Amino acid sequence: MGPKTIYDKLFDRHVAVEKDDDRHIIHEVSSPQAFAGLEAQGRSVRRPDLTLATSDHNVPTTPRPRRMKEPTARLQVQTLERNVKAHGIQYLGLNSKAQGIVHVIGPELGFTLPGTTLVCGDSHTSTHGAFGALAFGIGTSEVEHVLATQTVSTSKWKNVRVWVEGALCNGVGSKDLMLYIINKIGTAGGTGAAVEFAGPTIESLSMEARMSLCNMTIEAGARAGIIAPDDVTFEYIKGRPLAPDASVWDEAVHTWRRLKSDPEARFDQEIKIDATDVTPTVTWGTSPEHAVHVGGLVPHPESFREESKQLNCKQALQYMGLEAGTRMTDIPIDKVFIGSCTNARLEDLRSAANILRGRKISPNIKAALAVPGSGIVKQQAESEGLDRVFINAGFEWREPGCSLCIGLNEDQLNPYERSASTSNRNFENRQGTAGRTHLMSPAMAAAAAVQGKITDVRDFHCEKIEASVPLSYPDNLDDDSRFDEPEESSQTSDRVVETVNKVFRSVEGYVAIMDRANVDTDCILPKQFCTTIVRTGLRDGLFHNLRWSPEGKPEPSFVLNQKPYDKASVLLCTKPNFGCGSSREHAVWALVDFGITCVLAPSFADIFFNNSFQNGLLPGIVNNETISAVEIHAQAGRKIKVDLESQSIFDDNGAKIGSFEVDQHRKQRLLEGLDEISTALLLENRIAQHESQRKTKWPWLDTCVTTGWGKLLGQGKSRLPSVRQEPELNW
Ligand SMILES: CC(C)[C@H](C(=O)O)[C@@H](O)C(=O)O
Ligand code: SF4
Repeated sequence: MGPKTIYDKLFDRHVAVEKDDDRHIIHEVSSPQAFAGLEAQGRSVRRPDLTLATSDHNVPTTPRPRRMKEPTARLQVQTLERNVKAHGIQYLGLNSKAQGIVHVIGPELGFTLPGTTLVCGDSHTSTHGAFGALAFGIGTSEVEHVLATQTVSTSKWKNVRVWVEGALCNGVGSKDLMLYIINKIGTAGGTGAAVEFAGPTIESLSMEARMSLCNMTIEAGARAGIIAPDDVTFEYIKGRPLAPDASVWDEAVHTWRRLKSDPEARFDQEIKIDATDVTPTVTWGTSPEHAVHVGGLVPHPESFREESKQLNCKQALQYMGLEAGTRMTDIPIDKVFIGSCTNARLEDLRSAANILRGRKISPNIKAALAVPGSGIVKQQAESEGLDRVFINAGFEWREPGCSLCIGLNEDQLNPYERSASTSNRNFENRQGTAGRTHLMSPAMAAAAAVQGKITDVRDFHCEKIEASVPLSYPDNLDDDSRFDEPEESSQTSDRVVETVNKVFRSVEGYVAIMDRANVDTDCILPKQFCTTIVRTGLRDGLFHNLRWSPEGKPEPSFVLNQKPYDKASVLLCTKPNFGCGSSREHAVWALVDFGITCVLAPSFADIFFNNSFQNGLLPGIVNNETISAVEIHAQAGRKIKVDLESQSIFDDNGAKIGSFEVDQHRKQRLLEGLDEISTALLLENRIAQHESQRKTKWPWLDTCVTTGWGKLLGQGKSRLPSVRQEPELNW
């Protein structure tokens, strides 16, 4: 046994049959089809006690209405409520004061712990890695797998370490650091890897800053971000409602302290960052890697060496309505959003409030939203008077939820509006059709609100006011009064059994070409189509914003609107990193629903790649030679045949024109259409044995959740410990 990285250790301690899972968080968008699948097979949730649910993505952030207006979003929330009730899962719904964004509530309740595995049908699950947990986003099929088996099937990833040294300058925070890192390594830089953040700078960061950093590792394409737990971590966790209590605390900390990479451990890649080089950083384009120093200029396409990046830059400038060479600080802003799972925690709100105190937002700003990440964050911010600071400056102070980060509710950008946003994705149409997003830190967004344009926060003089009020926990956590009773609806098919085709052997048909790098899942299927509880009916949503004009007319220049490609069954993406961003399996369902069962590309983002195999869609990895050969046939409107068994591509005369790569294990699964859940369930004895061993080894793991909820729900007033003062333990 040689030296190991923290990721190796986390991986090894969780291998049961495939990979056991300690914690599972679910939300309304990625879980309905998973529960429907489970029920269709007559299966139950294996560990409801280790599952936590909330509604966050599509909920209104205006004062909570009794009834959500938008019917499909309402049905999603109602479906989750029905499912949690049926399976006995703890749910923080719209009426709960502890409701909030999945990645905010997990850590703040102490549900997220070092050494655990934690999964969620959401790409930003990487956030929880800040605690030394192995936390990663999964698709809906995998959510079903976890619900049924409390295991998840995963291969071993690469080890990458980002080592950060030097002090961050005034006005620079972990958001700037992460945008800087993504700009350096690119949105595919971490593909297939667990990225460990280490070094003196990381050790000096607060837990909230560490969470923002790990949150955005998915934007660098990584499967997970990890930070070794230390005293900062333990102090944050101690006394949280679902954390180990005093009787097992020392034992837990003793175990957690060993969770770090051995000094001699080898990494597949090491990246060194000097934190003193990092300045306030802002994005100019449509990918998180399109980031630049706030004092910099919008880049020229020619400044990129690679041809795919030049093209990407041109497309981004056009979408963003920006001229190369424009000073970043000359870019006017229409709307400001301080929120999301990246930057809607207390420290984020405090740092924005420090800028806003005694100032007003510019009259140019059409709307400025402050959306706390959870009810607990909101209540604490209010007790510190931060709500007054935001409101006096001209901000709207909202209820918790994902809000303008994804625009699944009414919080959206109108076409061509430009936002200063503390969220994590600046993809085309992300915050609203034709909306333009500039990502930045909370302090920078506040400064942009005041100036009405992108501004260097360091030009602002402000007094940093430290929080003095201890964190308090809301009364009446129990969410007994459910949001609304499910009603009869046209989309009642959560009861309908949808058969998922898991088999792929070969496909014959026309090939549509896409000439874009980093095609994200927001582009493949925009968010408005994700408020569904079924897997079908998504074909019209496929590439919606490229395919249809704002008036709903087909865009004649888009390939899927041209004959014969409107009948394409293969998509050839000539540039890398297809399917990056969100974990929405809806993107794969939309492709399949359209009739595309094979995507060929030089590389794929990991979660999309996994989701494809779950739905009988082949993601074939092709080299330049094969791309050119397939392109010729595609352009000539000739059919090709993609054959999985031989990993070959043939023309319409049966002559081989290329080949593709595919992992052998997954290939077999596709050829046979294996139901992985049944296979895993056959190993019940091993799963049970592993669970019982774990109980003996880490006695706090399961019990702290059960007793924690028991205490919380049975107890009237409880208090969260202060992160700055001695924790109070009277929950
Ligand atoms: C809806 C959900 C599946 C998605 C994700 O995985 O990230 C969302 O949170 C997002 O940010 O796009
Ligand atoms: S990225 Fe946005 S939409 Fe996704 S979980 Fe975070 S806040 Fe919600």
